[in-house]
Amino acid sequence: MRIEKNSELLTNIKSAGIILKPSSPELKDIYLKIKTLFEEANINIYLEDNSANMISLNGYSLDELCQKVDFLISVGGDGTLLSVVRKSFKFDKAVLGINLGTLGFLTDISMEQLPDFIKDLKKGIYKIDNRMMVEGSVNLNKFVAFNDIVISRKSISSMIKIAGKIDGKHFNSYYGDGVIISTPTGSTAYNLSVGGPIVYPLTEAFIVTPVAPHSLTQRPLVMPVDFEIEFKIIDNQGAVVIVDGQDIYEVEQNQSIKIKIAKQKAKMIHRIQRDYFEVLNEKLRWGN
Ligand SMILES: NC(=O)c1ccc[n+]([C@@H]2O[C@H](COP(=O)([O-])OP(=O)(O)OC[C@H]3O[C@@H](n4cnc5c(N)ncnc54)[C@H](O)[C@@H]3O)[C@@H](O)[C@H]2O)c1
Ligand SMILES: Nc1ncnc2c1ncn2[C@@H]1O[C@H](COP(=O)(O)OP(=O)(O)OP(=O)(O)O)[C@@H](O)[C@H]1O
Repeated sequence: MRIEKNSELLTNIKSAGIILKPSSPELKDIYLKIKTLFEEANINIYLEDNSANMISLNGYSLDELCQKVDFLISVGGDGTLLSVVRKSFKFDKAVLGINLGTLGFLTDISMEQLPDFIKDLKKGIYKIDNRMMVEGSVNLNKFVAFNDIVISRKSISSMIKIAGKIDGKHFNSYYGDGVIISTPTGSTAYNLSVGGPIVYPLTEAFIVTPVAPHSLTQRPLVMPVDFEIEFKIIDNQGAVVIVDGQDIYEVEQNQSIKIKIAKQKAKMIHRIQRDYFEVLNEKLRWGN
């Protein structure tokens, strides 16, 4: 089995910050259980303030939390993890995902696995992998995505035309429902649903996949990481740009979205036993 490129492990872990899936006050008991398990292992737990308000406790803003703790813990599904990675990215904190969601493709650890994982964490038996992020800008807004940046039509009744340039030179026009610019991590999300390739998460590349193109010759493109891509909206109705399925920006006709790979990478904490192909097998029901 291929050895993944790890980041350095965390040293002398003293504390972690927890972010809970929003609108889920029923998570209070699970939070208290997680806190007890970590504190029994001498790792102090602090809570993010939106999560704290939700379960009537006190907390810290995400920025304060990132400055205070050694790593972050996302408790929820893939969506919660995506949001935690994106919002904490500038602080370069490793993130562990505890899975309470339905699919749990990105979140590694279940509540049943947590006690053993904490023992391994204390002994340094875990891995941290570095995941590519894409960064984009629209007008004066700058953002990063862990999964994908989607450029989509505003209304379902019409198609959209988008002109693509690489390093300033025209390479393609997309005419259809839109375009997905995905990281290798995001390749198993929206990209997969519209026929894009699965790209091993530590691959150095990004993927540009048309959504319902009105030309049978259009195909997903896998691009090298040093390309800078610009998409200009030709359509007179404008478009929307959706970041990780969660943040939305409006773009007008003739405006452009610029996209490139972020210099820094996101750090994900995994169980040492985690194997990507087993995850594919289990979650996508391959080979069954
Ligand atoms: N038709 C589609 O498949 C479609 C449409 C819109 C958005 N999305 C994806 O949903 C993502 C946001 O996820 P969410 O959980 O916040 O929203 P969500 O709750 O609507 O989840 C969509 C599904 O995608 C799964 N998912 C998310 N990231 C994944 C990944 N990297 N690999 C495999 N599966 C993944 C989630 O577990 C969930 O089952 C977006 O980044 C986009 O890729 C998919
Ligand atoms: N901080 C956040 N900001 C905005 N939306 C969020 C945030 N955290 C989660 N969400 C959204 O809330 C919804 C549910 O969260 P999440 O994905 O964590 O749980 P789930 O749907 O149960 O699990 P999964 O996505 O693994 O199936 C998702 O659509 C996700 O995009």
